[in-house]
Amino acid sequence: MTLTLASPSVRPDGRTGASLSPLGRLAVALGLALAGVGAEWAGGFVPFAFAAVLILVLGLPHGASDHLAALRGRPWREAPGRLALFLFLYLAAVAATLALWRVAPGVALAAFLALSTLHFALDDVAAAPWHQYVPERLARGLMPVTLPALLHGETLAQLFSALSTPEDGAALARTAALLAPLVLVLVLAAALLRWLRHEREPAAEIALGAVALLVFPPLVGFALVFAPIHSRGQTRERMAELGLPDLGRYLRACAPTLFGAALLFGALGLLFAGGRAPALGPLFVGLAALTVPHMLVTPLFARAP
Ligand SMILES: CC1=C(/C=C/C(C)=C/C=C/C(C)=C/C=O)C(C)(C)CCC1
Repeated sequence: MTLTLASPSVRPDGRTGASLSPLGRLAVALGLALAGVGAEWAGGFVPFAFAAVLILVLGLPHGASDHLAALRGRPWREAPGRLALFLFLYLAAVAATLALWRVAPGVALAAFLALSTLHFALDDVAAAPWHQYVPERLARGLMPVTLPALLHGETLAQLFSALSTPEDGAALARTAALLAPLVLVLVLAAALLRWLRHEREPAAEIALGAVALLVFPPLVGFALVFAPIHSRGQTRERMAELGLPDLGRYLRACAPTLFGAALLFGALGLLFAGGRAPALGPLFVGLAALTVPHMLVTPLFARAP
């Protein structure tokens, strides 16, 4: 996903440049936050639908190019073996995640949250060596899974329980609540350090992201951070890596994966609309399982020669 159609550029600190002005980005963020307020106000199924649409429409495209990243820009005909191995490992990781979730849902959810923390910490401060910006990496990694516990502990525990067991869900939500004050300190330190370096945009991004995660209920807060920060940044980096300078070309290159995803989620949408919705727990587990190879398998191929 990206909020702009202009070509990406890579800044000296390794992050892709935003072609929207900082004020433009702020306006988009405020617009999304207002839409989130509207969704909360409407109540019922609307906040869930808002989070789902934001995560899928704006979030999906950054993972849709995993196979292209694994091929490192080469046409698949030049490296069919590499593509086959990648797809095999990708599907094996999905299957292993689903199997673990079946036998030990609490362990699977805890591992998924830990892996996601690492993923956000490594990717959301792009390209700088991993040991730079350590407080910021910890803050960005831990924010999405801990801050909702401060003001929405009960909802978070319910969501975690739906994905595991009531005991494991409650224990994970308590762990998140224990870590949250420390994460808030890290957020303040990270935003302040960026501000002192006159890097106002990342400072605002961290601070506003933390506010969204504190104020909104967990799913809406997560969608508001995941889509415009993680997904947007990663899509722009992929565009730069693959030499696809505009969003239209990038989306065309990912068309087969996006088409498959559209079919899958369109079918799920129809099931929901027809009142034959699959239980949310298994649906979330399926989505989580799809992100595991994105976090574990793609980096192996995308970084190797
Ligand atoms: C399970 C769960 C949560 C965490 C979701 C995470 C951590 C998703 C990670 C996605 C990734 C890493 C995508 C990669 O592209 C919330 C929203 C805190 C609360 C509701 C239940």
